Amino acid sequence: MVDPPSTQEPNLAQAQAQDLLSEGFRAAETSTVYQDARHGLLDSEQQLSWYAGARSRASQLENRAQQILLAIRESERDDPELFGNMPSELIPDSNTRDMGGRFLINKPRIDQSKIFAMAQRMPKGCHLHIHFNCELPPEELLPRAASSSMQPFMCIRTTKPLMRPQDYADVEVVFSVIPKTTVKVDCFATSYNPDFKDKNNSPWMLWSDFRQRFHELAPADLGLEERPDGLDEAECWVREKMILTAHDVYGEGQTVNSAWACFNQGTRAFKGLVNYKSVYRWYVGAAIDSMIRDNVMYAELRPMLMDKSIPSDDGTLQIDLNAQMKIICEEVRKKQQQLQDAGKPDQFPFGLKIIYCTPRSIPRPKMQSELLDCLKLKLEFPDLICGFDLVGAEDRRNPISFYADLLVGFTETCKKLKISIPFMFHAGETLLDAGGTANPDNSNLYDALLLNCKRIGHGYALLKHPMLIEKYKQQNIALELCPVSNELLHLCGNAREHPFPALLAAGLHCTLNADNPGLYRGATHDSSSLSYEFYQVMVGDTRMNIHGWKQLAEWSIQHSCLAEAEIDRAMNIFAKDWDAFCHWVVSTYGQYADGLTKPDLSVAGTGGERPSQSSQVDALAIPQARHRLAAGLSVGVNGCEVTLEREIH
Ligand SMILES: O=c1[nH]cnc2c1ncn2[C@@H]1O[C@H](CO)[C@@H](O)[C@H]1O
Repeated sequence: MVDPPSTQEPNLAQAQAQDLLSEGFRAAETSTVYQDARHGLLDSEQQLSWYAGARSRASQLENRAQQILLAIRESERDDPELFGNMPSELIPDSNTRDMGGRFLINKPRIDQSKIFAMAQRMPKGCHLHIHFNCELPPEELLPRAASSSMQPFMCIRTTKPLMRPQDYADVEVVFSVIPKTTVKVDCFATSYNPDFKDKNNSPWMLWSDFRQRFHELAPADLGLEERPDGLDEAECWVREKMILTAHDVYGEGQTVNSAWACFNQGTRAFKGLVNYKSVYRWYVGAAIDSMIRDNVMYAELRPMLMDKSIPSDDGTLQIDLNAQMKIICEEVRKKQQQLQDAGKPDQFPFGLKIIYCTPRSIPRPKMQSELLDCLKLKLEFPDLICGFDLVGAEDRRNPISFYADLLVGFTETCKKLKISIPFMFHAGETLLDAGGTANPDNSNLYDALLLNCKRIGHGYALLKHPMLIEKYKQQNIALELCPVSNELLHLCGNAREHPFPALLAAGLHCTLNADNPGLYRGATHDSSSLSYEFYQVMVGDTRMNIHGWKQLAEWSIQHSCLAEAEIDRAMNIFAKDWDAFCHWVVSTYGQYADGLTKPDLSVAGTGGERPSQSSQVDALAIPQARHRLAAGLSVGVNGCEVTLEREIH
């Protein structure tokens, strides 16, 4: 270590001091003391790192896969075709992008990335935080709503008549299956009355009629960002009401609250397109298929169960919660049988579980009846119901503490009934962190701890509470991180600003989750919701690596609600899949990675370990040079530095 200045010795006389400085000063004699101290510091940080276990157990194969992944990630960062936004005196080409920058802007580039292909292929363990209604995108739901069998029943209402062009931007839309006998109206008429609470008024228009009228009357320029194949203009317009568009998220003047309002409108639009009998049934299987394609082996889904029924396809019957849960069990069994028959029982061996969700905005008596309904459902479906959660924006009321006595009573009742329904509250998904009040003492992070949450949704704000971090670790509470969701809901600007590296470095067990993928993709469907999250953390932090990926997936298994024997089985399946994944990385990308410029891994130090000139030139100059040449500039290499000069014509 460098000695601190002594406070004991008297100052030198002025003349002596000036004498000493007259020749300036020299660097210290070559000594390894400083560099040894630095190495020691790095070593101890490495040993304490959150993925140290996974790394120390890594096979040669896995280490080779890591080397390949790193080389490709760093080359993609520099590649102007993909990202290539490099630091220099020149303003970067407007076609380049920051790797790890804004998700929706980067998404077309991400889809071409080899790191993303690896993220898709990697086994991910369990998906623990995904809202039921928003798993699949509008592109999958809208064709079903327009099918001939639903044509006489699928209806839409808008929050005001569609008259002026601005109305098309302003209105919210809601779908519902409505019986034939209900009066149907015209959302495009001046007389349209949107009031849905008035029993004497019908605000419903047949969706097929709406699409026809839309075709005739809608303004030519709706300012849509995308028009996916197979959707008509009305469907494209509705789709952008459902998802968070780049404008909703990144547009000038957008805020946390505007993004949340767009999000809430989107979820209300999804609700009617998912929740009717035939689609509900189809949806369960389709969601499992999509998870299998994403290499997820088990999931805990979060449906909002405060609404007690969904309609039959003709709107005349209501299917209650028990019947809905039965549909889920039947479809899971069907899927498992198909996998069994196809000789792939390990692809989705544990089925699904359900976390009962209810809004945090409801009055206390309603919460009491919700908790009771959850208990009853658990008794009916003991293997299906696995947790209880409060949902909704945390910058709005109520804080969890508002219901504390009811929630404690719920836990006591569970004990008496000898059942376990752990809390898995959304907590800390906020920058204000004051439970929707002006008082930070209402932060939900306190209550999530005191009420013994098994896991918490998000935990983004936990870094503000070092003492809570320690307690969360002691109580083994895992975090369900959702980096893409947090960016789109304005908690951070992009993946590189997300606090996941710090939460992990603090020693918290974290899992990765897609939250509401159907609403967040902002581009055509590709069944890769969780893959984007794994991709985002890989490009969001230079310290992330393949061992970190593995650790995150293993935690998702260990912190799931599976029984102990199932967790053991899941870990064995995962280990086998992980090995196959590493083989795939090496055989698919090994040669390619070997042909790339080596990433600059030199340690920039003096006193013996000066980085070799060639490694700096390799790693820094060549990608920049490639980029500059593309921009029509000349490149000169001068010693260790790269000199870039404008060509003078
Ligand atoms: O990130 C989130 N934070 C809080 N609430 C959410 C989030 N995503 C979805 N929901 C809410 O959960 C309900 C049921 O699943 C959805 O209807 C949505 O309003």
